Amino acid sequence: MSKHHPLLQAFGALLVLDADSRRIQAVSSNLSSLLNIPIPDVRTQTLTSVLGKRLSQRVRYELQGKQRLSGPLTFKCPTRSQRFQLHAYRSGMHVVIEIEPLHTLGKQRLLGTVNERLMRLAEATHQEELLDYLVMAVQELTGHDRVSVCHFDSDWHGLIVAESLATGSVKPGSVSPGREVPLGRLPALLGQRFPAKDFPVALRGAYERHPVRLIQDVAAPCEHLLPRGAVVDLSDCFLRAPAPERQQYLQRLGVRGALSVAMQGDTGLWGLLFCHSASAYPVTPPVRDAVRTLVQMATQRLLLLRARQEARYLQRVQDSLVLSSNNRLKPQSPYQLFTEHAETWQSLFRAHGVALWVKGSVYQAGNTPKPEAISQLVTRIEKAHVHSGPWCTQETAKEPLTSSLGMSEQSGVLAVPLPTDPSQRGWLIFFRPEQVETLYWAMQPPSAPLTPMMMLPSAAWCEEVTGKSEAWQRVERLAAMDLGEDLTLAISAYEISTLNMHLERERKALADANQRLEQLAHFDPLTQVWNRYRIEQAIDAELVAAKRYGAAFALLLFDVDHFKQINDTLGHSVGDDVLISLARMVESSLRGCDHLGRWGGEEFVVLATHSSMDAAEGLAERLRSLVATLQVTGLNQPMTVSIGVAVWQPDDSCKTIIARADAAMYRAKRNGRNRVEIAEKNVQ
Ligand SMILES: Nc1nc2c(ncn2[C@@H]2O[C@H](COP(=O)(O)OP(=O)(O)OP(=O)(O)O)[C@@H](O)[C@H]2O)c(=O)[nH]1
Repeated sequence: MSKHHPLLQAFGALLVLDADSRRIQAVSSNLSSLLNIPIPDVRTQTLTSVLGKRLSQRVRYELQGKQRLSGPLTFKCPTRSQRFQLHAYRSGMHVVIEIEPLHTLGKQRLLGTVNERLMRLAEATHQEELLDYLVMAVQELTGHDRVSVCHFDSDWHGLIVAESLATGSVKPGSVSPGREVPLGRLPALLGQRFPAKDFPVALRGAYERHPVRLIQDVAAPCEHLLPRGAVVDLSDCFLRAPAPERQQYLQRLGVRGALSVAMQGDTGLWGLLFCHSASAYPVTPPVRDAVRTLVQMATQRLLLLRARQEARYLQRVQDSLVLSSNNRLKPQSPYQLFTEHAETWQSLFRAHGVALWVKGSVYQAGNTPKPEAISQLVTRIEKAHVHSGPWCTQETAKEPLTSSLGMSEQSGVLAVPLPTDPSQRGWLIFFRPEQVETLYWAMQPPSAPLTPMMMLPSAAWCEEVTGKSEAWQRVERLAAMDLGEDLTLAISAYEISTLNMHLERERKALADANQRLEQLAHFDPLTQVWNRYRIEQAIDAELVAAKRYGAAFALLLFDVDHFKQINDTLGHSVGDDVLISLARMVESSLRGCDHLGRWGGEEFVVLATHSSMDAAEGLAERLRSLVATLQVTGLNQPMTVSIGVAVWQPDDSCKTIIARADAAMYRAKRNGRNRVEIAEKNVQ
């Protein structure tokens, strides 16, 4: 409808005033007859001269600083014993006043009826029950031939989800007692669809701004504004005449009287309530307002019921989450997670199959495509769908990403990314089968050409929709996100625990290797006493301490006598045993602060800390006689050692003190073996 459409429906009259609500700028051509007052020259009139002083003042007072009156005003026309209802609002630089005749008859009863209906609506626990009751209550209230609720899907196609048809001439609660309702004059529309093009954006926008639209008679001649040519925006006006295309549309539907009320959802129009009559059908302002109240209440209740249902569903999904279950302390592998939860996930997401793709491994349950197809799908989605939300389709055969993947048994796919590893996300994928659906289009379907047959309002077109699965609901996609996040955390927890296990194993292996290395670096592999490198380190440390604190120490270098003979006669392994037994015996007889090391071959060194010459000689003698008592299996002769003893001198180095001990030891050999010799202070 044009913004400045000057035509008005004749069931009320209209006044256009200046911004001060004083001077009249235009009136509808029927104002004079409706109020029964002569209005000779519109331009010379004021609001006071038409509505009287008191009412005009009240309108001005209540409209001060406001866009519209907070509620309708009623007044009695002085020239007729008729009551009227008045609406006033600002439109641009004008104030518009709409006046409708009021039938107070039955008002009390109407209030009671509406209250009772409101209470029943507030008690409804299911959407169907609520909408069935709403259409029935509205039908009883207005008496229209057909009252229907049309719900919009995500493509703005409308589906008639509830309907009440007139079944009797006069019903209890009807506000039009005695009026004969023409039965069966309009066909039932329940279950039928209206294409989105029947509800263009402009029409939906108009419903969002002005939820109530009353057309008492589509075919009635229209009133116009006087003086002709007045330019006023009447798009907010109850009385504005329907646009020609709307008129034609209603006529094609066989509708002559119509009242429609928007059902405003939280994210746009949820739907519309239509009251249709095959003949012209007056609706009084109180009834119209009552219908609006009922629809508003029902819509609120509907949203509440839906929110509750969604909350219950989300709670069920929450309860199924891995991390909220008892297993959260024990990380599970993706395979374990999948086998444990796949069945629950399928039922929560009404899927006939589910697959989990993690790092190239595919786990499947129920009816799913082949693993190769799933892997290919993942590669394609990964490329095409970079954001973090789920990806879904209802029509795999038509969707470019899936059409060539051979998913004949899966029409619906909902894929949830699992960013366990940002470079290669995992995917949880649900599959739904085809759901063949028969759509009944009330007029012609959006795709089909218009045929003459379709012009008949009663002929519903039947269209079979194939290749589509049930739609993935918004709440299901939200729940899928929750599940995806949970699964990502669970899989990451498992990966971290596996990594930790590997790390712990490797740490232990490293510690063992270090220990082995330390053993090799510092110990003689045969006798397990310190090796030459380690004993030299110890001598160096002792030299430093001796120099700093003057703490003398002694070095005993000893060599097994005639060891070659033992080897030659009894074999090397007995020789080895002798060396092992000797080292063990000597080591166990030393003080804790003394150390034994193998110097090489059958030569050993004892580092005796805090030792004087006498003490060192005494130790050497003790060791010499102890060794003579050593028993080794296979050795049937006593074994002896020759020992050279050197005590630290202030100018000693490791090399010199060893050399002195060595010289003493060779002296002991020369002097007959099995004896102790003390080193000279200086070695030449
Ligand atoms: N079984 C065994 N023999 C070793 C080992 N290291 C050195 N020998 C042997 O020890 C023998 C040392 O012989 P010699 O240096 O001639 O000295 P000896 O026979 O003990 O004679 P004196 O020292 O003069 O009493 C050699 O035959 C070496 O091969 C070892 O780890 N195991």
